[in-house]
Amino acid sequence: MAAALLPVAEAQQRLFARAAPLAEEEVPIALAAGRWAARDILARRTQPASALSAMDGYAIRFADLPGPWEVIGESAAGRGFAGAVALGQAVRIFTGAPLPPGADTILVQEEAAREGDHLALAGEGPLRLGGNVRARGLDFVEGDVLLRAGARITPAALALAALAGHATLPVRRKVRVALLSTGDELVAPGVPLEPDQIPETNRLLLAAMLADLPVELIDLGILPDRLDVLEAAFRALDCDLLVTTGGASVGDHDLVRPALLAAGAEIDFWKIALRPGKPMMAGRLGDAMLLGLPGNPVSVFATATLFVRPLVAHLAGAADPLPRSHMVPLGEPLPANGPRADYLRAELVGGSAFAATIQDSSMLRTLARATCLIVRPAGAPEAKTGDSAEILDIA
Ligand SMILES: Nc1nc2c(c(=O)[nH]1)N[C@H]1C(S)=C(S)[C@@H](COP(=O)(O)OP(=O)(O)OC[C@H]3O[C@@H](n4cnc5c(N)ncnc54)[C@H](O)[C@@H]3O)O[C@H]1N2
Ligand code: MOO
Repeated sequence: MAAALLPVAEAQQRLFARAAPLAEEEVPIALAAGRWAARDILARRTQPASALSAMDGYAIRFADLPGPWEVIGESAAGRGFAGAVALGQAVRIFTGAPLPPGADTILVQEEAAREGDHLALAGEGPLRLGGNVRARGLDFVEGDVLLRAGARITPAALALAALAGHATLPVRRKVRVALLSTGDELVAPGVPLEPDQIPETNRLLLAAMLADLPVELIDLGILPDRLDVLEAAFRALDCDLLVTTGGASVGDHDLVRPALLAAGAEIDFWKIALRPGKPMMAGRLGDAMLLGLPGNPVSVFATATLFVRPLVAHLAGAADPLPRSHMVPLGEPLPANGPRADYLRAELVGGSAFAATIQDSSMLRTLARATCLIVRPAGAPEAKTGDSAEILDIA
């Protein structure tokens, strides 16, 4: 009697519960892009540190409108005006330059007429006190929490942290991910093929799918369907996460599980209520987490989307490691689903999702065309055109 298949969400939570995020390290800020913050990141300074002009023009006192004014000096970014602005006075000012004491508003130069030191209004002028001025602390104030622990260090977050006075950032160390393919039929892409051989694609696919994550890849190559060879490779393992592909099912040549067990691994679970990707296994071998993915390339894509990438993100300290989904209308009806959650290769056309007609887990052409996966929960009833469906964007 077959064991019950594990629901996807439960499998994800079990994976996260099995492994704590990796150790913290402080890295130069330029190297922190794409990592996750290991601690809350606080502002070490106030931005702007003083009121600045948002435009090129003249710093004036709002109360002096409609002018005229005497121009008494200049304030440029990096070189503020030393004095103060008094009744009837103005200071030539440029974008990003400090607002001189006494001034409170910027008259943009397009609305000003200047002759020598004489300045007159030549347009509508600023409509409110503080117009075109960036107040002190507009962006943030010293001590503000700018990024929570577990937040991704996006390009914008990186620039923000630098502006907030950080030269280094606390992150989790990179995840050392070992990739290994199994199968006697597999040869490196481009190598002339004997009958019954095919080009190996799963490591390439996985490496590309991990390229935006903080990983150090360890390529363990293609191994044959031999218990002793696989076991020896597993015993010699030195990584945080081992990802194998192929040999995960129940055939006589599906040796990953027995080889892992022989090498001393604990298998936490095997077989998910998922299509494609059912035979995935997860466990631990010494200090390493392991994910044994099925061999079919589309199963690799699905399990990498749902488990490998999220586990890498979790190990790298992500508070929110799961892929983001959103709802779109279906472009066509879909039949009722069976007991496995189905991730259908689909295209978005005019905002609606259309599933490919043939959903075979070997078909890379269909996968390469797809721009999203439609999530069909286990046991979902028939769906009509226009019904709302959850999708994961993949392109
Ligand atoms: N009797 C049963 N048979 C199968 C079951 C089952 O439950 N009972 N499950 C099926 C499902 S679902 C899947 S998925 C596959 C997965 O099997 P394996 O993980 O053992 O995968 P392999 O047999 O090694 O390979 C499957 C397929 O993929 C090709 N492959 C494998 N590795 C690569 C690679 N690195 N690059 C490119 N292509 C690869 C391989 O040549 C096979 O064609 O099992 C079903 N069977
Ligand atoms: O679940 Mo398998 O991954 O469909 O082909």
